[in-house]
Amino acid sequence: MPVKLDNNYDLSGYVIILTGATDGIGKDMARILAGFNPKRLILPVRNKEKGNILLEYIKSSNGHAKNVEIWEMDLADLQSVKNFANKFIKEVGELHMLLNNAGVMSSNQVIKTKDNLEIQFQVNHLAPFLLTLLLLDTIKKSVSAELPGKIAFTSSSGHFNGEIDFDNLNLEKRSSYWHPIKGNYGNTKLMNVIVAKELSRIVQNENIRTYSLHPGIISTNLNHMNNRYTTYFINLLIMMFEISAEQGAINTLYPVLSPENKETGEYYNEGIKQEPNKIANDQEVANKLWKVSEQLLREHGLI
Ligand SMILES: NC(=O)c1ccc[n+]([C@@H]2O[C@H](COP(=O)([O-])OP(=O)(O)OC[C@H]3O[C@@H](n4cnc5c(N)ncnc54)[C@H](O)[C@@H]3O)[C@@H](O)[C@H]2O)c1
Repeated sequence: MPVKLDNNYDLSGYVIILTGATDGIGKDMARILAGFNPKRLILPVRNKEKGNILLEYIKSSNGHAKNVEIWEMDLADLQSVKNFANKFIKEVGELHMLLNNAGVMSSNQVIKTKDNLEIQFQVNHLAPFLLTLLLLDTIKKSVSAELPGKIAFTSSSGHFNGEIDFDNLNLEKRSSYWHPIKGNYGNTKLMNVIVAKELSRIVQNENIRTYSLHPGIISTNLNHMNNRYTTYFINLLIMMFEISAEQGAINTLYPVLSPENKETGEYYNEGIKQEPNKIANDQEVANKLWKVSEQLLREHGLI
């Protein structure tokens, strides 16, 4: 049975940031969240025009767009993430829910970002990690037992195929990049699970809960960078397991919004808690990933 959301969540005290809201699962997440009347729902997007279309979509779907704001941020540009965080801290200054949902999949080609990092490593892991670090103090001072903070990472069941090779985070050494799910996508989705878990340990005394989430298999734009072989494989998965984008959004929001769920640091498969890849339980890997990620951000002058 698919999980369901109650109709009566009260988000009126919540300032929320949701990334990746212009398309796919994020678009429905934004619409659903807006319907629960949050204090402010801030949607950072790359393309403001697409952001305005999103705003119209939310308005026409449920008429609840008055507290929804479109801001700009490109996760493939780390300075843009820092600029967004600085502006947010200055102009808003409170945050209760950070939903790191944006993601990319590039299984057949190595695409480098402006920061000269492999695109999946940056967009799926390093940039949301940076955003989370930059906003953590703001979250800490905004939350309370009555209004607990929530930090979520949209991961994937593809994380089960992931590994953490510290000598090849940027895919510089791999000679064959081709694999539908064993490439850096699965690795970076495993990083999401590790970061959510490690973060839960770091903020354990702070009224903040963390989550990593597999939404289900949904036909979205995610596949657009892949070649036709990978597309064929992914279409097969979609044919076998597809759920709607709306159900994907519900699966992603359910563990985060449900007041009865007091767990933190856990991985959820379509809304239900599941034991993740056992690499996610390796404290040494978690410590090293955290350190290496911070070091990279330091080298880029961002923290
Ligand atoms: N679709 C699936 O079957 C599936 C399965 C498991 C996990 N996921 C995860 O769900 C999340 C959402 O994916 P989706 O399926 O909705 O894909 P999608 O491609 O339809 O949407 C991705 C969103 O991320 C945004 N994004 C991409 N690059 C960005 C950048 N550089 N800066 C800012 N935003 C950027 C896009 O604009 C878009 O809004 C991803 O993290 C993905 O890994 C999807």
